[in-house]
Amino acid sequence: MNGSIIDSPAWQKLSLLARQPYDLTKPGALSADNRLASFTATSAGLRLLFATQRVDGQVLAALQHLADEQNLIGRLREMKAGAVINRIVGWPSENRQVLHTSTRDIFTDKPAEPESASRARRELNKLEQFVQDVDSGRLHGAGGKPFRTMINVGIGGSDLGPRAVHEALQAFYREGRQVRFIANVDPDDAARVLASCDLEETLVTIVSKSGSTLETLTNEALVRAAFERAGLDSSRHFLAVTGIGSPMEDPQRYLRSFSMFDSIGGRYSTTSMVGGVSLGFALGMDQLLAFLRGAAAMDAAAEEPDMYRNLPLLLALLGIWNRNFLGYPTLAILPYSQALHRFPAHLQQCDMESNGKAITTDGEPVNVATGPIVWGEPGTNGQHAFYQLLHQGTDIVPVEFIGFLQSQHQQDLLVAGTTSQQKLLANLLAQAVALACGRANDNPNQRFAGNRPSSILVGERLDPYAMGSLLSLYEAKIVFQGFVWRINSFDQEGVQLGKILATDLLELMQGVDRTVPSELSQFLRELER
Ligand SMILES: O=P(O)(O)OC[C@H]1O[C@H](O)[C@H](O)[C@@H](O)[C@@H]1O
Repeated sequence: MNGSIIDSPAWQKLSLLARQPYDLTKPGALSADNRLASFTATSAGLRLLFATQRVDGQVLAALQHLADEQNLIGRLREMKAGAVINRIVGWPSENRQVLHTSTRDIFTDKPAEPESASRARRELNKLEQFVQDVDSGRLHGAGGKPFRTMINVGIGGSDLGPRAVHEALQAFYREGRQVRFIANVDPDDAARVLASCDLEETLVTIVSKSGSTLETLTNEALVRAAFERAGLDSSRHFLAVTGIGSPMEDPQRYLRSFSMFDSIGGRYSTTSMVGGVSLGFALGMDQLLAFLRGAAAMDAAAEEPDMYRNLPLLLALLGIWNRNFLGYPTLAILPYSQALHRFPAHLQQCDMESNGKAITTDGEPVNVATGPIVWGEPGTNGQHAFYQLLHQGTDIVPVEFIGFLQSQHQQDLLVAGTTSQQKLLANLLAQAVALACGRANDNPNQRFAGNRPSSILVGERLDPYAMGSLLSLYEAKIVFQGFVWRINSFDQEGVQLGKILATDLLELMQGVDRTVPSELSQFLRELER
């Protein structure tokens, strides 16, 4: 890949087209030329309605051309086959493969990277045995009680993705099972969870790829102390999910240990044992496999060259259009599904830790804007919180709505002539149209400028398959965008400096006699004054 992306013919064409983007506010803008029906695409059970984006046929053709000329599909296939793409040429870097898709590439006899796929299958077999041992009572609490609760102790990718999926799929939990999460080093996070658990029937899964994360090791010690205080041998209640060779690889301390691998980044690890152990415990293996099947189906769709058959590619390209050509710095992910209330938080890590970069894979400064600021909350709640800014603020925020035609629990009621699910979906559609079309008014304070772009991702019902499909969709979208920006979406050097300075402060607090940056010691004195 040579030269800068801005020199590419497709990029040049898009720059020209961006001078006069499609006007969503003109009369009939959404219904012209069968737009609402033709600006839709489907992959792996999910459908994208994107007529409310500021695109037309020419822009879409140029976006497809960008994907083709940048060989995005080819580069994704190389990634899945094991290319070492987590690297910065000419500088020390992780130099790793990127193989998170192999954790669900287990339903074919021709996986893209056979060795990694067989490792994934081995871990799943281990997990299946573990779940059977718990279900049968062969494994039980030190006091003899069956295990009914699991506490996941981890942070970042060892918490956000698993937590988002658990919150999304609680409706599918097995009878009597519950999973709780401890992530923050704030002692109240652990205290709150521990107070709600009967430790005699509780498993604790310590999740850390590196096996050295301060918050996770601290919380492990804190939770183990709670078990000891309760007179319970913690080694009979604790599981480990960690990288090969990590400090946590110690069979004496854990009832079972599951492996994850360097080629799987933390923020892309939900379909590995990082999410698998707690999901297998809570959902059972059949539903965990349905989750993996959904992810595998979207992984396959992500290899389709035609963006109308490839939702991850299409969503990635629409995001490039809004970010790089219409110039919008943020992106709101607004799920009209309360069960997805932690999904935006997972995407904050997956997107912003992947694409919050300013150096290309050649070690040169980028010359285009890269990852957007990702945020979001469920609708309809957000409508009563921040939609004022979305409609009438000075900054335009592109929106990705997510909705489902059916509720999970199927407990609904006709009130004033409509069901709650109908009310939910009516609000979703109304918001997309209001943002796009706006509304004129002589009263400037009641005027809606419109031309605020959005897409709507819709599925039948949020079940494990759909959740897997949705998770994979966004992982691939983020990867495609990083390919276009020619950055390394798979390392995270930006989180290191804060950790180093925190370690300096902790040593100061312990009275360790060492030189630290004077501003740190002055700041600490000020804080403790
Ligand atoms: O799983 P661990 O090794 O404990 O790492 C947990 C988290 O630590 C850091 O914050 C990294 O930036 C994240 O990508 C990672 O998920």
